[in-house]
Parts: sequence; C-alpha cells; structure tokens
Amino acid sequence: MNAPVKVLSYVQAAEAIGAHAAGRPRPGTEKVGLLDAQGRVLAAGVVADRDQPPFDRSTRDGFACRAEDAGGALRVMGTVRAGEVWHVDPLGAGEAVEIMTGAPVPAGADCVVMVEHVVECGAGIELQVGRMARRGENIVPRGAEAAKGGVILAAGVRMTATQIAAAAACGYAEVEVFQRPRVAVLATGDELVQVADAPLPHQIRNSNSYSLAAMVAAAGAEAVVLPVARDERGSLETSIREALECDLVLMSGGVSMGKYDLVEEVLTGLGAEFFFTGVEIQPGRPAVFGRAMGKYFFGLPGNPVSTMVTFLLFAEPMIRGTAGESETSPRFAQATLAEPVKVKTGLRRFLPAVLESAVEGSRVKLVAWQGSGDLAATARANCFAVVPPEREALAAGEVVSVLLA
Ligand SMILES: Nc1nc2c(c(=O)[nH]1)N[C@H]1C(S)=C(S)[C@@H](COP(=O)(O)OP(=O)(O)OC[C@H]3O[C@@H](n4cnc5c(N)ncnc54)[C@H](O)[C@@H]3O)O[C@H]1N2
Ligand code: MOO
Repeated sequence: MNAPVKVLSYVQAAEAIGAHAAGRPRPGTEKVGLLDAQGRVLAAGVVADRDQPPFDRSTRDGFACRAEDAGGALRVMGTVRAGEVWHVDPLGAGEAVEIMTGAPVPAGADCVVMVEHVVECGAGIELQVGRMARRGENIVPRGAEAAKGGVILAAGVRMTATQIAAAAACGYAEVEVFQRPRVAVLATGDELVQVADAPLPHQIRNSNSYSLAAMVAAAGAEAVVLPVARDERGSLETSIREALECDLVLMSGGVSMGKYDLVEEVLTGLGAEFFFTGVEIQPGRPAVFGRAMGKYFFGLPGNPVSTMVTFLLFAEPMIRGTAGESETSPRFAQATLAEPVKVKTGLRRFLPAVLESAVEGSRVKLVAWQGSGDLAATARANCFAVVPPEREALAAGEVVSVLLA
C-alpha cells in the first residue's frame, strides 16, 4: 500500500516543518565548559551577575570633566586608568581628570573630552577652539547595557563566539546545554557501494551518507550512519526500524516513482503518517516528511544535490528544533544576479551558484550543471540561487534570494 499523495508548495512545506520543529519536547541537558559550548544550544538562560557596565565607563582616552565647565581652562587633578578607581574627592568646578578608555568616570564628571580635542594651557588643558562638550559624551552609564539579574542569553540560543563571550562576561565557566539529538542516516539503493570499495561500471559510490553526516554534524547533532539498505521490503523494514530508534531519521533514495522505490510503502506498513510526500521545488520534488513509531523521518530524494537541498530546507530546521533551538529557519540572503537566468515555471528552483560576497552589492552567478545528480558542479558552488515558481526569465541585476549552504 502506498502513502497518500500530498504535494505542497515550498511555503506550505516550510510552514509544516516550522510547526513540527517548534513543538518538539525539550531534550535532556548537560553542563559543558564554556569553550565546549561552541555550536551547542543553551538549555538555561545566561543572567547578568552585575550591572553591565559595572560603573560609568569612559569610551575614550581623554579628560573627564563637567560639560558646563568645558568652555574654559581646566585644572588636571590626576589620572585614572582602566582597572583603577578615582579615590580622590569628586570633581569640582573647573577640574578635570585624565582618563583612559575603559576606566570608571570619577564622581562629579559628566563627560569625557577626547585627548586629541584639547590643548595644553598653563598647568591645565582647554578644548580646542570650536569644540564643544556635551553631558554624557563618551560615557556608557552603569547598567546601560544590562541590569544585574537581566537575561543576556535565553534558553534555545545556539552558542557561537558572541554568545560564548557574553557568557564569559557574566562569569559562566560552564553553561547548561541541551544534549545533541541522534540523527539516523540511512542511504537506500541496490546500486550503491561503499566509498572504499571498487565500484563496477554500473555501480555508484554512496556519497549521500557522507553529505548528510557532515551536514548533521554542522547542524549540531550526532549522526548515526547505518549500513546502506537494499531495495527489498524485508531488509528495508529492518533498517528503518533500527533507524527509528534515533531521535530523527534521514533516509535518502527510493522515494520516487520507480518500481523499486519502496521507502514510502515500507513506512506505510509501519503505520506512518505523512505530512508531505512531495514539494513543488527542484531539485528535491519527491521529498517526504512524516512520523512513524513516534519519530519524525525524512525520505530525501536520492539524487545527491536533491538530498542536500532538501536537507537544508527541511531536515536541518527539524534537527535544530529537535536540538532545542528556538530559531530554525533556513539561512537565506539576498544578492544580485550576475547573469540572466531562464527556467521552466511551476517549481521553485534552488540552483547551485557562487555567491561573490561583498560589503555592498553581493553578486550571485549560477554554476552550469547537468541537474540534481551533478555533484561535481555543485561542489564548485557555495550556495543555491532561488528562482520563484512563477518566474521564467530573470534579468542580470535582479535581486534574488540565495540559500546558504
Ligand atoms: N517517472 C519519474 N521518475 C522520476 C521522478 C518522477 O517524478 N517521475 N522524479 C525524479 C526526481 S525529481 C528525483 S530527485 C529522483 C528521486 O529518486 P529517488 O529518491 O527514488 O532516488 P533513487 O532513484 O534511489 O536515486 C536517484 C539517483 O540518485 C543516486 N543515488 C541514490 N542514493 C545515492 C547515494 N546514497 N549516494 C549517491 N548517489 C545516490 C542514484 O544512483 C540515482 O542516480 O527520481 C527522479 N525520477
Ligand atoms: O527534483 Mo529531483 O530532486 O530534480 O532531481
């Protein structure tokens, strides 16, 4: 018995994924050293242990003074450096303290004038002609960045360098993160041989288990790579049952119309429900998403580029949701087409392309390819340019979305 046909638009499929990803139960947690938190998802919020900054902080090397006095000559009472405190009396009228970037502003001062904006005058200093000082200038007040007890990082955030630094600034030597989900990778197909084996002329090396394992790891999960399943009901069912012991299952191949495309049939026999059995995209049209024995699974089309595109669009958001991450959307950017593009309408296209990234006016150029089996061309690409389903011809200079790999 085959699964009911349910073909969605890309937007509908993405919404379905988003809804299921958001509803995942929270994984177990563990504590890890701060540097080991790179790429992990925070399970408990990081809270400011004191005001940030903890004192009124000078943002410039210069002189702390009262703005209302800065029109005249100022007596320099001493120096305060980062790591020091001005313990002498609060600043009075006409007084200044030499101050370094990062030092606490002495009591009584309400601005810092930059050293390059003053001139010496007698025993003191004065502002260069035409310069003004404003109250609060070059000072970040205590607690302006965060108040003591405020949440700096919420649970569900993925930790990269910035979040690690923010946790370090709050005194966290360790953080609580979610355990990594275990994601089964199951390639199917009688034509497949292992990478190290010599293929016969009609055989194909199994590359999908490698692309999937690498992308699963990059998404912050643990890949459990199972032996290739053969296109035979009994052994396929055994392999799928084993895969369903993991938190999430990624299968590749066997989801199209061929006589030996048995993945959906076997899943149906296991009582699976299907959320979609196709998406109006290319590559990746036959992509399948469902749930069996309480576990979500993807049947990703076997063509190597289709496998990767559908992973990025659907499987990765689901992995991120399963990992406890609150933001799960695929990463899209915008760029200008370097050359015109012509395609057939009806499917949203994700075409291998090179993004020439620039501070302004990033450009994207398609890579010539032979379709969704062309791994060699795709290996020269660094993104996929997106062509909306209703567009047949796009002109050079048009802005398009690109899916970042
Ligand atoms: N009559 C139709 N034929 C096809 C349709 C269709 O709608 N009607 N859809 C096409 C599309 S689109 C795709 S994509 C493929 C998807 O096919 P399957 O998911 O069933 O995948 P297979 O047939 O098993 O393999 C397709 C292709 O990919 C190679 N492959 C498979 N697994 C691997 C792997 N692990 N590593 C490397 N390469 C792999 C396989 O050898 C085939 O060349 O169906 C179209 N056909
Ligand atoms: O849509 Mo299939 O994924 O082209 O080759």
